[in-house]
Amino acid sequence: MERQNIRKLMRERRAQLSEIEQLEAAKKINVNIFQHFKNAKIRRVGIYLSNDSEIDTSLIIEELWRKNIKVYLPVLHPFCHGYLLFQRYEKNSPMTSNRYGILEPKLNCSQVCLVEDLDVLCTPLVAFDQQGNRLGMGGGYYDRTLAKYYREQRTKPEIIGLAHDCQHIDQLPIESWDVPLKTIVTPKKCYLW
Ligand SMILES: Nc1nc2c(c(=O)[nH]1)N(C=O)[C@@H](CNc1ccc(C(=O)N[C@@H](CCC(=O)O)C(=O)O)cc1)CN2
Ligand SMILES: Nc1ncnc2c1ncn2[C@@H]1O[C@H](COP(=O)(O)OP(=O)(O)OP(=O)(O)O)[C@@H](O)[C@H]1O
Repeated sequence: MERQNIRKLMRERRAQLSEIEQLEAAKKINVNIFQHFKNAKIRRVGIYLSNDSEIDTSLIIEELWRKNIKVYLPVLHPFCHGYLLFQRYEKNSPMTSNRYGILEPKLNCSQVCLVEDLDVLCTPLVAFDQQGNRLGMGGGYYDRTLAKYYREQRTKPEIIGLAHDCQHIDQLPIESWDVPLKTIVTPKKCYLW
């Protein structure tokens, strides 16, 4: 199947989850992600605000704030088209809607964190496969932004895909620019490669 068809199918699949299923999934992934962090010293986490029936990250964000871990959200880069910046997100951060209708912090350069200074970066995804390959919304934003870190085989940040279990498929057709994930956390499981 073509990537575009898989994207459509998997977006439809997660869109069919009921409100109750979404809530249960959010509670379970929250437990699994903090179980995965266990005693690791984590100071800064990049994550995203859920959109398009993605697994709800709000419980995770609340818990990070409660633990005094700094939270960063993706902001579409104003000049480098197709790239993301990660900006601090606090309860009272001024927000704006981006071109996809997703809320992001209003750009403030003093609050931007370099990707290599994040301890963990949780990425959204539309589908993942048995090998940890990831398919996103099709903008190439994460692949572009993370290409350099992948090429240099950096260990920081730890990149963790967050997904519903129904986003798992056997095999994705991969492209040269795809950045495979070493960790994917779902409500049921923590996949490690
Ligand atoms: N919650 C969340 N935030 C995110 C992302 C994401 O996937 N999820 N992104 C991850 O990169 C970036 C934004 N990228 C996006 C790229 C495309 C569309 C989108 O909705 N595109 C088309 C449909 C795509 C298709 O079917 O081919 C649309 O406008 O309907 C949304 C976000 C940054 N923030
Ligand atoms: N490292 C890169 N350098 C240049 N172009 C890239 C890079 N990564 C991806 N792209 C381009 O981005 C477009 C979308 O890629 P792809 O379909 O893999 O996105 P995606 O993984 O679904 O999205 P995302 O990473 O935002 O979640 C492709 O046309 C591809 O050429």
